[in-house]
Amino acid sequence: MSSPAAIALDRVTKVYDKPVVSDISLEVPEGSFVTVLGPSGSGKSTILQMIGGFLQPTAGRILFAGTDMTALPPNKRPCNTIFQDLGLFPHMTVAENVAYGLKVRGVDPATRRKCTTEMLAIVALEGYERRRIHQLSGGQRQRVALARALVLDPAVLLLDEPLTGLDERLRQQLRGEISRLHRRLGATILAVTHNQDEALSLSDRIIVLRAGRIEQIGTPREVFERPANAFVARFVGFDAILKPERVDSGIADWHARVAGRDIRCEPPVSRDPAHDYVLVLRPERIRIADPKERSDLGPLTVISTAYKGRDVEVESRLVDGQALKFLISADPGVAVPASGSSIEIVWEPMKPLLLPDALVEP
Ligand SMILES: Nc1ncnc2c1ncn2[C@@H]1O[C@H](COP(=O)(O)OP(=O)(O)OP(=O)(O)O)[C@@H](O)[C@H]1O
Repeated sequence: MSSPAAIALDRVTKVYDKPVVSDISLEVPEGSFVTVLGPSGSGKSTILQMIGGFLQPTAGRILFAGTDMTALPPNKRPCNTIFQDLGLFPHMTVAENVAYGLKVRGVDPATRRKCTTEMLAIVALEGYERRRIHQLSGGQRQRVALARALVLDPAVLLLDEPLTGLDERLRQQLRGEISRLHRRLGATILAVTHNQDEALSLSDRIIVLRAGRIEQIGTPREVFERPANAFVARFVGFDAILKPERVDSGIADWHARVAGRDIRCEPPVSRDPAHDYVLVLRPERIRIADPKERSDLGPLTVISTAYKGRDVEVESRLVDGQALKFLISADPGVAVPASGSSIEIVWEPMKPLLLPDALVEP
């Protein structure tokens, strides 16, 4: 028999004046890195706080390694939480912050010093022992918070938006460090974030959350390449979305009719004919057709263009009035179409995904 999951949520609900987490069941396998990804207000922090024991669920159970710990306080649970504000003690030095938990546990001073030194080396902060917290950069503070949690050797580490508020270079550096720490220490990590890049690069498994409900659970590749519905698709960058007049199912390809053209699509994962479907595409996979090329969609009118650094965003409209945004290269060799001009586009060899429409807020 396989060992029980490090963390399991069994039909967990949290209600304030309305439900903010609704009937959620999930498992975090031992040693894995799982990320809960969702927009602001979708219930990510609430889930993390219920797992950490800082909030009590209205209904459902929270289990650690198969044992129900729903009623236990935070300090009785085999996990450690790093909150968004990190919660470091500003009046203590780096070493005192890291050693604090060991002191509370009654560990002797010599062992405390040894463990603290080792952990500071792991997070690349040797030589910073005597610094005060206000003398550190944002990234260094994050690493102190990690060291302080990891020195207690928790079976499970909970991270609330671990890289929020850091600049892009630091994010990338810390992302790598967290990933290395995870591999080296073998701890189970559950992180919550609204940042898709973070979820993509760190996790073994992603749980996409929307308004307190799970929309999809899968590997980063599954979620980013085969989103379950239009909500997940938009969240992971399939921003070019079209509504078909009609959808015809086939054995291999499905066809969708948009503005009078039949479009070959990837068949949907769930073939429920009761769904309303939308076509989704990654905006960077679309390009303007050469005059001799057969286009993949009917003619479009350019509404406006906006320079975005690496790309130019083109806002256009189909003959049926639908809007379509896509990106073309900002390379000087690529012509930017004039507003009001008529263009044709291609996306082949990629085919649009046909997904259940779930853009309406629940
Ligand atoms: N104490 C509370 N009383 C009432 N509603 C609350 C309370 N705490 C949170 N909420 C509501 O619960 C919902 C989920 O909040 P939560 O903080 O879990 O979201 P989140 O996904 O972590 O958001 P963010 O990414 O912005 O941190 C929000 O609509 C929030 O307003």
